[in-house]
Amino acid sequence: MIGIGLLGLGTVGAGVVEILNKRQEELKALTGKDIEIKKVLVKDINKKREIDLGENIITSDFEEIINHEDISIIVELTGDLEQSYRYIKRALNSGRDVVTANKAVVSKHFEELSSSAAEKNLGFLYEASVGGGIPILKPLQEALTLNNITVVQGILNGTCNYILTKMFYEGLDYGEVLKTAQELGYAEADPTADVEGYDTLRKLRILGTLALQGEIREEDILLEGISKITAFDIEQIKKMKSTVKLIGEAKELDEGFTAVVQPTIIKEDSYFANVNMAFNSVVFSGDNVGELKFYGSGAGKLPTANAVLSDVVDIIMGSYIKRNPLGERKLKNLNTRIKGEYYLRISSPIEEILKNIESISKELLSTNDNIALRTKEIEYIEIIKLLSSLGVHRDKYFLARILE
Ligand SMILES: NC(=O)C1=CN([C@@H]2O[C@H](COP(=O)(O)OP(=O)(O)OC[C@H]3O[C@@H](n4cnc5c(N)ncnc54)[C@H](OP(=O)(O)O)[C@@H]3O)[C@@H](O)[C@H]2O)C=CC1
Ligand SMILES: N[C@@H](CC=O)C(=O)O
Ligand code: NA
Repeated sequence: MIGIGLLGLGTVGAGVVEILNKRQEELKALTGKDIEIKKVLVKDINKKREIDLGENIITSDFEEIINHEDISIIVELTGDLEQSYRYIKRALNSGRDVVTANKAVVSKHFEELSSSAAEKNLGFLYEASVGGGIPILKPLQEALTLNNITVVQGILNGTCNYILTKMFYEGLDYGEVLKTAQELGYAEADPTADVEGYDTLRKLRILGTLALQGEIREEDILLEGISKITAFDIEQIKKMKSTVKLIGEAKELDEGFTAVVQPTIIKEDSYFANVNMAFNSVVFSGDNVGELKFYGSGAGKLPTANAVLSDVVDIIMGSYIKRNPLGERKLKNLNTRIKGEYYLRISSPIEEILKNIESISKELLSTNDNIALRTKEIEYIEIIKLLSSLGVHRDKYFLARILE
C-alpha cells in the first residue's frame, strides 16, 4: 500500500481524488500497489465540500500529515507560496517523495528543492506545474536529453489564452471573461499572477532552465502582462490580419540567452494563433529533433490532476530521473539586446506625446482617442525609457511585440 498525504482540496486536489477513486484498479494493475489518500490538508476545515472522503481524513493541521506513519508521498496542491515551501521542505526532510503542481514554489526554490530531493534520493516531480495536463517536463528530461535545445516558446497560461481568445473571437469584455476563467477553475486564487504574466514567467523559468540546461531566474525574464489590453487594441491587431497571445520564450544565443514573457502579435494563420481557449502549447527546437510541438489542456481539474497522478505513478514505479535535473551552466542574460517591432497604444493622446512617439514609429495606426502605432525595429529598453521620460504611466499603455 502507498499512502498519500494530499495538501489542498480545491480544483486540482478534487480532480486527484476523483481520478484516484475512478481508476483504483488500473492503478493497482500498473503499480502493483493500492494507492490510498490517508490525509487531506485544507485551510478551512468548516468549508462545505462536494467530496466525501470519509471520517478523519480532512485536517487543517499539517502535523497530522507529516507525522502519519503510512504516508510516503506528499502531493502539494495548495497554491500557497510560503506555506507550501515549508510543507515541501519538511516532507523531503522527513524522507517523503513530493509531487506538486505549484509553479510558484518550484520556480522560487527550484535549485534548493531539486538538490535537496536528489541528495536524499527522493522524488520531487512537478509535471503539472508547466503546461497543466500536457506531458512536457518528462519528455524534456528523458526523451530529449541528447538534444541541444536552443529555443523554447510557449503559450503557458490557460487563463490569459482563454481571455485573449474570447476577446478576439467574441468581442467580449476583459473583466467579464476573466470572471468566467475564474469560475472554470483556470485562474490562480489571485488572478493577478495570471494576467500580469507572473504565472507564465514562473513556468518559463522552470521550462527554460530545464530546456537550456542553464539557470534562468525569475528576475532574468523580461515581463509584460495582458491586463492593459482593450477592445481597441484587438481591433487594431485584427486590422493587421493578426492575433495576440501571451508567449514566453527562452532562447540561447552564442554568448548567453534572452528570456521574455510578452503579449505577442502573430499572423492569424501561424501555429500559435490556433492555440485557443485554455489550451497551452510549447515548441522546442533541438539540434537533433528539429522543431517539436506539444499541445493540450494547460489548466483545469482533470487534465492537471492527470499530470499530478502520472508523477505519483512514476514515483511509485521509480521511473523518473534520480539526479538533480538542473544543469550547472551559467548563461549570460542578454535581454538588453532584445530588439524588434512593437505595437504600442497610449491612451489619452497629448500633442507632446504624439510628437515624441513619432520618432520611433514605422506606421501610425490611429491618433483618435488613443495613439496606436507600429514601431520601427527598436530595442525594447528604448521604448520603456521613452515612455518613462514622457511620463506615460504603466496604466496608460499597452505594448506587444510583433512576430511576423
Ligand atoms: N487550477 C488549474 O487549472 C491548475 C492549477 N495548478 C496549480 O495547482 C495548485 C492548486 O490549484 P487549485 O486547485 O486551482 O487551487 P484552489 O485554490 O482551487 O485550491 C487550493 C486548495 O488548497 C487549500 N489551501 C490553500 N492554502 C492552504 C494552506 N496554506 N494550507 C493548507 N491548505 C491550503 C485550500 O483549502 P480550502 O479548500 O479550505 O480553501 C484548497 O483546498 C496551485 O499551485 C496551482 O497553481 C497547476 C496547473 C493547473
Ligand atoms: N492559472 C493557471 C493554471 C495552470 O497552470 C493557468 O491559467 O494556466
Ligand atoms: Na505538464
